[in-house]
Amino acid sequence: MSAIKVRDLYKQFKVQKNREGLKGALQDLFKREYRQITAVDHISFDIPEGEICGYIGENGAGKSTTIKMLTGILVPTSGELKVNGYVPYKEREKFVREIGVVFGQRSQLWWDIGVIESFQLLRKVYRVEPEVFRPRFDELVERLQLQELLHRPVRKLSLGQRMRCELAASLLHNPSILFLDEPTIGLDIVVKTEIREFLKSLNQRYGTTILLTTHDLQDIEALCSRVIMLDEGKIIYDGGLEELKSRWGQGKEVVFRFAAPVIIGQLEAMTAGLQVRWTLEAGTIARVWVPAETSISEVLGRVVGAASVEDVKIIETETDDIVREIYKSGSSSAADRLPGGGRGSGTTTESPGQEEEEAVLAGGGRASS
Ligand SMILES: Nc1ncnc2c1ncn2[C@@H]1O[C@H](COP(=O)(O)OP(=O)(O)OP(=O)(O)O)[C@@H](O)[C@H]1O
Repeated sequence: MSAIKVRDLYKQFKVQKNREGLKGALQDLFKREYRQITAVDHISFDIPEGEICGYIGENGAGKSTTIKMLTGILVPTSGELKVNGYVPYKEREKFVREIGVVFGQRSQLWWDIGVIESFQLLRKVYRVEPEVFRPRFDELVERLQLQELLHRPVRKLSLGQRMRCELAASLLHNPSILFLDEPTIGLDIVVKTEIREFLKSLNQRYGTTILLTTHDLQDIEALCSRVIMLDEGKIIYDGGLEELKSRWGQGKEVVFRFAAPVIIGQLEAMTAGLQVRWTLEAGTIARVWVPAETSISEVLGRVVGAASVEDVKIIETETDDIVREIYKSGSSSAADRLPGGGRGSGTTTESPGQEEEEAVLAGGGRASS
């Protein structure tokens, strides 16, 4: 069954134009001008129960707007969406008890009270019975190592400590779907790794469906079997991470350390007929560039069969490079499809219209600094 079902989802924001200069400001006072911004542009996808899906794209691609619609914070302009069978913005009270949300840039905890008090308040917001809450709370405290933090006010926590508490807060009511918007932003590598490990085990243990937006491709590599990539509000890729790499990756580099010095001519003879490019680094170390259309195992087989090899290292294509390539091609084709695009240009500045004010799901809802 699909945990998340999205059909032709579309979101436009009405933003006020601010004209330049004093004259412009005076004109704005009497006659406001608005323009429309397309943030999410007719997207469709299904996420089955238990999947961890990465939702990625450049700044302004429409990721957060999608998450906000999926969690009932924003109402779509048009299109259909169902999360756990609910239409999020219509059935919020029941719906929020089945989902967990973490916005890396915003806290759902109350800033000035102890973490444990925030957790108790959330228990009431989500109407979790004490006997159900207690074992869940104990488990999260143990697995996220929160013992030392429980009685500290949230404002006194480091970013990494706060993020561990945010994760626990989002899971206290045992939701079957977890939305994470930049959960590792600003964290050091140790905390990032801990959080990734925790999410992986959560998914394995409880089958929690996770939709994750991130700019950190290590998050995607560590967690996601599937990636949805947005560009200017449109989906430009939806598929497996490996497929993404093989489809867009231009090739791989292999480094060999031979037992005895080699020369370029010798290496080229080994791979005669294959489309590869050799470079000799030192007497015994050589690199070969293998384009995506050439079989890497064929290259390895030939070299290992013809010379004595002491070490082989395959250098993976950086996911960042792949994504950059896709952005480039995605942006150009999107621009072709949409002359003038859904984005604004010119000298006016923009501010959100009043009607786009967002609600908060629960908690302090305080933006972090
Ligand atoms: N409340 C709002 N009012 C008006 N425009 C908005 C509002 N929220 C987002 N936008 C615009 O919609 C577009 C998509 O924004 P969104 O925040 O969804 O992108 P994003 O992919 O999450 O970007 P980032 O990675 O920077 O968080 C942007 O052009 C943004 O300026």
